[in-house]
Amino acid sequence: MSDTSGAPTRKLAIEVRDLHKSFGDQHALRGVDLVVPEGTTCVLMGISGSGKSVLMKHIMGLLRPDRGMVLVEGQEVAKMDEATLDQMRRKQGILFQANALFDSLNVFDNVAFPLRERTRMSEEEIRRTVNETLAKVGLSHAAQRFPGELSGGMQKRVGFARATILRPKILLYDDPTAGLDPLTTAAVNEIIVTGKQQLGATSLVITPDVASAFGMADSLAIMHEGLIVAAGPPDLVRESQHPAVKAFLRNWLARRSKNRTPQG
Ligand SMILES: Nc1ncnc2c1ncn2[C@@H]1O[C@H](COP(=O)(O)OP(=O)(O)OP(=O)(O)O)[C@@H](O)[C@H]1O
Repeated sequence: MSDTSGAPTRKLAIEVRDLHKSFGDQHALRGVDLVVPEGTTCVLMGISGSGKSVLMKHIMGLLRPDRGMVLVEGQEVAKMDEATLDQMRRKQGILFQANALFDSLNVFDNVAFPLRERTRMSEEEIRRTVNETLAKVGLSHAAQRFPGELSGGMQKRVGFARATILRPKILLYDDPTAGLDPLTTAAVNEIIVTGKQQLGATSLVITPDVASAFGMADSLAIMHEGLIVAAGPPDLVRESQHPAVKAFLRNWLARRSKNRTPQG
C-alpha cells in the first residue's frame, strides 16, 4: 500500500477513504483520501474553510461521514459503539488553539486530571508521573501556579503535558500556535517534535504556519474546497503544480517577505 510518507511497510494509524460530509448545501468534504502511517507526523494545511477541522473531527469520532470511512488503528470509527469510541479517544491526545485548562486548578492538578479521571493510580504514583511529565516540558518550577499566572507558551506546555500524560498513540493538534509570538511558536513546534520522539506517537497537525509545517512534517497534505489536492513528503508537495497549492505557497511567501521588510 502506498502512503504519503514513502514508508510502505508501516502500519497505518489513520486511514481516510473517500470521505464526504455536507452541512445543508455546504459540501465541506468532497471525497478525502488520507493515510498516516504509525509514528509519523502529517501536517494538514489549506486556506480557511477548506475542510481541515471537519476532517479532524471525523478522526476524533465527533462527526459521522455521509459517505466513505475513517479508520483509526484499523477500526472503522463510524462503526464503533460508545465504549469503543471512548477507548479510542483515550488513545488520542488532543491539543487545540484554546488550551482548555481548568483555571481553578493549579498546573499540577491540571496535568493530574486525566490520571485521576481515567486510571486507578494511587496518589503517590500520580505525583511521580506528573512530576516526571512536568520535568519533560520544563515546568517543574511552575507546578503550584495557576493557568492565569502563566505565559501563553507555558500554558501550551501544560496543555501538552495534560494531553500526553496517558501516553496517547495518536496526537491531534488543531492550530496549536495560533496567536503565539515567534519564539513561543518555535517552542511549541519543538514540543510537537518531542512528542513524536518521546512517545513514538502518530501526529496529525493543522497549522497555517508553513515554515513550522516543513520543519516537522514527514508528510504534508494540502486541502482545498473539501479535497486533498496534494499529499506526500514536504519536498514533493513543494513542487506540486496544482494551482491551489501553488497559490497557497505563493501567498505564504508573499506574507513572509512582507513581514520581513524593515519598517520606516
Ligand atoms: N457544524 C457545521 N455546520 C455548518 N457548516 C460547517 C460546520 N462545520 C464546518 N462547516 C463548514 O464546513 C467548511 C469547512 O470548515 P472547516 O472548519 O473544516 O474549515 P477549516 O479548513 O478548518 O478552516 P479554518 O482554517 O478557518 O479553521 C466551512 O465552509 C464551514 O463553514
